[in-house]
Amino acid sequence: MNFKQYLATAKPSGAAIPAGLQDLLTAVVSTCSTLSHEVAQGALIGLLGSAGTGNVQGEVQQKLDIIANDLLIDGVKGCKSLAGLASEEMELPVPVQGTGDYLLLFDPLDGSSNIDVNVSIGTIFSILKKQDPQAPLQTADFLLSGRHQVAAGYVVYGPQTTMALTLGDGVVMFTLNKVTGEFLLIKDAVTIAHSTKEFAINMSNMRHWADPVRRYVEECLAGVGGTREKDFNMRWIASMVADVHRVLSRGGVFMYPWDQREPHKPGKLRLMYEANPMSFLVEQAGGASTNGKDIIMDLQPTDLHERVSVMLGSKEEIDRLRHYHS
Ligand SMILES: O=P(O)(O)OC[C@H]1O[C@](O)(COP(=O)(O)O)[C@@H](O)[C@@H]1O
Ligand SMILES: [Mg+2]
Ligand SMILES: [Mg+2]
Repeated sequence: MNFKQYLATAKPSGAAIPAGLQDLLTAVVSTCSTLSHEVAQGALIGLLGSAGTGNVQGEVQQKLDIIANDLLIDGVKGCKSLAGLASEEMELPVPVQGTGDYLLLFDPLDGSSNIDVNVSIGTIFSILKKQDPQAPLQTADFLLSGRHQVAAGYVVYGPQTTMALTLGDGVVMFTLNKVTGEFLLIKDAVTIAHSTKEFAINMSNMRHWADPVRRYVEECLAGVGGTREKDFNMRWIASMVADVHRVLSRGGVFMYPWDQREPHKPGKLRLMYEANPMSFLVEQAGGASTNGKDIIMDLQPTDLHERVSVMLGSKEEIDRLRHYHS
């Protein structure tokens, strides 16, 4: 089944997907298909390297960060149901129709440090229901908890281009057929096993972590002879999109926790563009996510670009991490 057929026939939570949401999802996904093609060309079309600019977060922008951002804006600007959009790369939201049912948020290119070394990268998106569709767009309209998402997903540009999507009733995956340009359904009812023997964290930050995270990882490293009584494997791709794709595909736990390098910052990852959409997917696949204390999807944002500590994946591990933080 291709993505168009899926949208036309799926009944998440028993109801057909509203036409405006179908239209918006089609525009996002078809832009990601174009982006997949661009990513694959890489150096051949001059896509690699730094753009020589900084984004709103003070991070160096890669050329592809900007290209992906522009392509997505262009791709959705004709959507009649889209009031406005916000991107990790831009300080302020961009009005699309100004009014309308939906708000789109995205990390246009996740895993920027992997672009130039030909390692998996991706696009992450989140769609919120606008509280008052008729009222003119304001930044405050975007400041809704993850529970207000009506759809979320990512597209990972790896050896295959694969999309994971939730509409609030489970998770489905599609892979791009690069010959026809269609996304085809490869998995429905994606689930994350409750227990795991695999964790993902940037170990080079170990000396900066808070005690509960250090304890958790030390216990994993102690293996079969330690309190966990099993050997753990570790992976770190440094593209959240690819690390979370592995968690959705074979279980595991992914962590980018608060650390002491910048103690005033709650974390590195962004709540609205990374943590909320990924938490929605993980919850819908039977996993869990936390910032240590609270469930990420329940956090009330106060800033469009706010950061958050993230731990997500197999439920038993997230319960353990929450317990260590309590
Ligand atoms: O290099 P580090 O500190 O391990 O960070 C890796 C993390 O940074 C990110 O790349 C940040 O995303 P962006 O590329 O969108 O800025 C995450 O995808 C990833 O988990
Ligand atoms: Mg990112
Ligand atoms: Mg990014």
